[in-house]
Amino acid sequence: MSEAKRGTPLLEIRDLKVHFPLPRQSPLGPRRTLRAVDGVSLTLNEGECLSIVGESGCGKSTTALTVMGLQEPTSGEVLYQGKPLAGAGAPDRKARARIAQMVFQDPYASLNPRQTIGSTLLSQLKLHGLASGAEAEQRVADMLVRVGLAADHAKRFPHEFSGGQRQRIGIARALMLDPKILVLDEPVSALDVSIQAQIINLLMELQETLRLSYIMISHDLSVVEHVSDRVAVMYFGRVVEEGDWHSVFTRPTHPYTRRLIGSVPDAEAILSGARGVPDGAAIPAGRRFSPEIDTRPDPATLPEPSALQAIGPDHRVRLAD
Ligand SMILES: Nc1ncnc2c1ncn2[C@@H]1O[C@H](COP(=O)(O)OP(=O)(O)OP(=O)(O)O)[C@@H](O)[C@H]1O
Repeated sequence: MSEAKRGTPLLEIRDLKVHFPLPRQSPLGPRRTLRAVDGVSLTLNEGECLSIVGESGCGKSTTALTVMGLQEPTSGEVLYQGKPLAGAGAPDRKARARIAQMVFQDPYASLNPRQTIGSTLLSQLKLHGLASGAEAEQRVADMLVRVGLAADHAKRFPHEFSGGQRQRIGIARALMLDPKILVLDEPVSALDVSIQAQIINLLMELQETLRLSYIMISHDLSVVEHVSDRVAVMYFGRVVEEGDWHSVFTRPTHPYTRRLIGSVPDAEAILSGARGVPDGAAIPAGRRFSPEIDTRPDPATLPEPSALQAIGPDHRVRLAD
């Protein structure tokens, strides 16, 4: 992304740790903890998309859930506009819901099958006392149109929609409270490739018009390439490399980032620098990161996380470990 587009820091994650106690019978021995997130520091700037990538179990979701207030941090800070968003001093659930919302991989699983789409969206407004009666119904209708559906879809039930339409509903629901941040957890991985492009373009258009900031979790290089401004590579709970996506992906420096990109067939051909997807085009399929999964190191032998070192204008890497 150009320097000109980059906004001011909106969300700052500082030295975040989320450690889970391991069961007594764990191979790592009793009284050990699993360091799901282990000293993560990241900044999300206003209006940008920061993608978090890394193999399964590296701590992407735990980081995202902590930002959403759905997971208590062991230590560290998550600050929104300089004030706590998670952990001690965080606002209550309702206030947080108006700052950050989540879009899930499988919207169907998170939609109540017995509720019409209209009442699902209305319940958000009612719960927060934001609108009622005809005004609330109008806001629901406007939102459905905004995400590419029709106002009268409000009367239908989740099973009456296709996968892509359901994801549009998931996005509509996330936007009802006018949040500033969306956490996108693999937002298109459950969709056909032809539909993926439409949802990606919708997300990018909404980002621009509503000045949203995104944190996206993805296992797909093509998706990350099309949507991200910046990228963070996580490995066993730590960020090993982060910065401008183009710099990180075309000059991967940490051995793990190299492995991750090396695991995608034709990665070099994909890294064209294009943002968005032309209408009617599909996101190339089969571009998922698929590194061999490493064995989690024994936390007792891990050194404390070292600081990232700048190797470019917006490119930092962990050199020591
Ligand atoms: N509530 C929990 N209790 C114990 N361990 C947990 C808990 N939540 C996550 N973990 C563990 O923390 C580690 C990180 O999990 P996390 O879901 O954050 O990884 P991830 O990178 O999002 O993986 P994936 O890509 O598969 O979703 C994993 O080893 C996971 O088993």
